[in-house]
Formats: sequence, C-alpha cells, structure tokens
Amino acid sequence: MGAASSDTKSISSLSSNSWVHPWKGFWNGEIRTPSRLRQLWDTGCTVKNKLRTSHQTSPPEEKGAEWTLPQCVALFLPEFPVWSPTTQPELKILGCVAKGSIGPVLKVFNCSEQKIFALKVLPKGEVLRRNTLRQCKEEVSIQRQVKHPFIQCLGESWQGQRHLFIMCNYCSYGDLYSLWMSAKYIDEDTIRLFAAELVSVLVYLHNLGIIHRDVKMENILLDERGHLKLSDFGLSRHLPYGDRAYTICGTLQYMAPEVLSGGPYSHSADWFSLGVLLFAMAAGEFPVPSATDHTMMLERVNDATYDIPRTLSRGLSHLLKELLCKVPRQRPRYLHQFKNHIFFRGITLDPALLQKCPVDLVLKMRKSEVTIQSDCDGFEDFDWDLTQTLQFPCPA
Ligand SMILES: Nc1ncnc2c1ncn2[C@@H]1O[C@H](COP(=O)(O)OP(=O)(O)OP(=O)(O)O)[C@@H](O)[C@H]1O
Repeated sequence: MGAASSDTKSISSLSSNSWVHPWKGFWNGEIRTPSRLRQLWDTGCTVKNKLRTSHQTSPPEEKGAEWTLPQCVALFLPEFPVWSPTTQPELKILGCVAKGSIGPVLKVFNCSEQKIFALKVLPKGEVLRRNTLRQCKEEVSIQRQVKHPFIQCLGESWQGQRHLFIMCNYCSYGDLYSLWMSAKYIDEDTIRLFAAELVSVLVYLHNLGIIHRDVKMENILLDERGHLKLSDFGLSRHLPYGDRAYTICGTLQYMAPEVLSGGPYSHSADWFSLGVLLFAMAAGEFPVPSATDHTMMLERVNDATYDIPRTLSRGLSHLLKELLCKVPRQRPRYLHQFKNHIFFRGITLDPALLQKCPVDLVLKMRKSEVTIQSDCDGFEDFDWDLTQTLQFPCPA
C-alpha cells in the first residue's frame, strides 16, 4: 500500500516552557475542601514518598474542621476521581498496545467483568510538565459526553498516586493506519462506507459544538465487525458554532492550511483532515508529502494542486476536491450536502443502518490483529490505591 506517513505524531503549539507554573502550584498550592485528606505533603518529598509516609501524619479528628486536599489529587478532579478500595476493579496487564505520546496504552483484563479493555496511562508529572492538564480533562469530559456508534466512548477514568487512567473498550483489529499499511488495495465501496461513518461522526460532533482536531488514520480504530471508532480526543475542545480557535495543533500531514497558519479556524478544519485521510486511502499516498514543521507544511499545502488519480470515480474525485478546498467555508459541512452528494448515492448516512452493513475487507483481514508487546514502557503497577495508602475516605 501507499507511502507511510513520516510524521504522524500529534503536535500542539502549547509552550513547553509554561509548565513551570502548574508544577510550582502542584507543590505549593492548597485547595480547601471538607475532605479529611490533610497534611500530606512535606516540602521536598516526591509524590511517591509523600504518599508512602502519609500515614505517619494523620489528620486531627476535630469535627467541622476544614481540610486541605493535596493539589496532586485536587488538580485532576473531577474528571479523574479517586476510587475507593471497594470500587476498584481488579485489572491484569496483558501487554502494551502502543506507546502513546505521553504514556502507554495497555491491554488489560478486568477480572470482575471478565472483559478486555484498553487502558491509557498518563503519568501526572508528564501531564503537568507538558502543560496538558486542561487538555486531558477536556478529553475525558468530551469522551464522557459523546455517545455514537462510531465513536470510542469512555468506559471509566480515575487517578492513582502518579498516574491518570482512561479506560475504553478494546478494539482488537487495531487502527485504520495498520489496515491501510497492510491492505494492497482499498476498494471504493469500503472507502464509501468508511467515509459515510466518518461523515456521520463529524456532523454529530460539530452539532454538539466539539471540534476533534486530530482526525487521522491512527486515531480511527476498528471494532470486531470492521466498523470505525473515532478515538483520541486528546486535542479536541468545545468550540461553539461561530467561534474560532487559534492553537496550531493536530498532525502536520492532516492539518488544514488555516490551522497551519495559526487560525482563526473552526470545525471545517476537521473536514479538511477527512479529505486528507480519504485521499490517502484511495490513492495510496498522502496528497502532500510531510514537512518538518508547520511553516514548511503550510507552504507545501498552499502550493499543492492535488493530483487525484484518474482511476477514482467522478463522485470520489469531487468529494476529495471539495474537502481539500483551501477556503474553509467552501468545504461541505452539513449532513444534507453529503446526503445529496454523488459519491454517497445509494448509501445511508444513518449510523444505525450503517452499522448493519458488513465491512468485508476488514473481516477478510482478521489475521492482522494488533501485536501486543510485553514491554509496558516502564509502567509496572497500578498505583491507584490512593485511599488505601492514605487510610482516609475517598474524596470523589
Ligand atoms: N481502545 C483501544 N483499543 C485498541 N487499541 C487502542 C485503543 N485505544 C488506543 N489504541 C491504540 O493505541 C494507539 C495510541 O492511542 P491514543 O492515540 O489514544 O494515544 P495518544 O497518547 O494520544 O497517542 P498519539 O499522541 O500518538 O496519538 C492508537 O493508535 C491505537 O493503535
């Protein structure tokens, strides 16, 4: 299949220097809550050591006293609650599915539910160092809000001593990128079905006022019936219709020119990314070769004429040209525009009906199940027994 993307890592323009403030606050600040978690932190200790020694500094038992919740817990609430020992599921690590940008994605077995899940592990220190706390909370809050057959919805999220955990259903057929790399050819019927599923997802998200900002093959998982699940809401945000965003973020090869130039941009940037994705699936290579930074990438996108292979149908060629249009407001974005589009003639855009269509290509390629590595990127134990270690009531 086509050329591999040389730069498919998600980027964000958030300054790497700006971690200083949240990190400082992490140690110094106090958040007043009526919790009994108090006096946990002695200046200069590591998070781990502090938690280990916390039982030696038991809080007073005065009734009505106001207690201090340590920032290393409070900062991540309420999106990442602390679970009490009785509600913690027993998880067994089966291996590492991928090394994510901040932490690994693990395959775990939930012994109580007898079911396999994917678990994203985010080290708290790394989240703060990269100044991505707000983004992590937004990721969870958006994934909790959305319910759609072609979206990877959130199972659970919680925090431990040093890590944040985000648990989702496990997709055993991996992601669209692996399928694209291993398939010699993706037929137009399969592309149409995938495109229809993604159109229904993006229209749904945009109607909720959510922009995904990282639509790419690696972030689209395949379920056991071969249907798509849009995942990784790590760069998503709430953006009410009519509002504009300015952060340069996403994955270079998929970014719309208005994102590469620093905005203003809106939901239509997601439609451009879909255009790049469909082009790559149909043509076997990306419309524009990857550059090393966003300035060079912008130059390339601005100069691009898009050589759409003549072998593609008229409908698909039209759709690609429209989605890859450099003028954001001229890209299609409403459901009726897609419903009436020649490429979608004869196919429904109703997610419930789409789910019933078989995806032969994926089912034929069942063998290409995800390879699991035993090396879990340094992650060894679930340090989530926060309340057990502290012997205090759970604040969440
Ligand atoms: N529910 C899941 N089931 C199976 N595999 C998954 C699941 N969630 C994620 N993965 C795998 O893990 C990879 C990384 O996941 P994800 O994109 O959510 O993490 P990330 O830290 O944001 O990584 P990146 O920054 O590289 O996108 C995915 O490309 C996919 O291959």
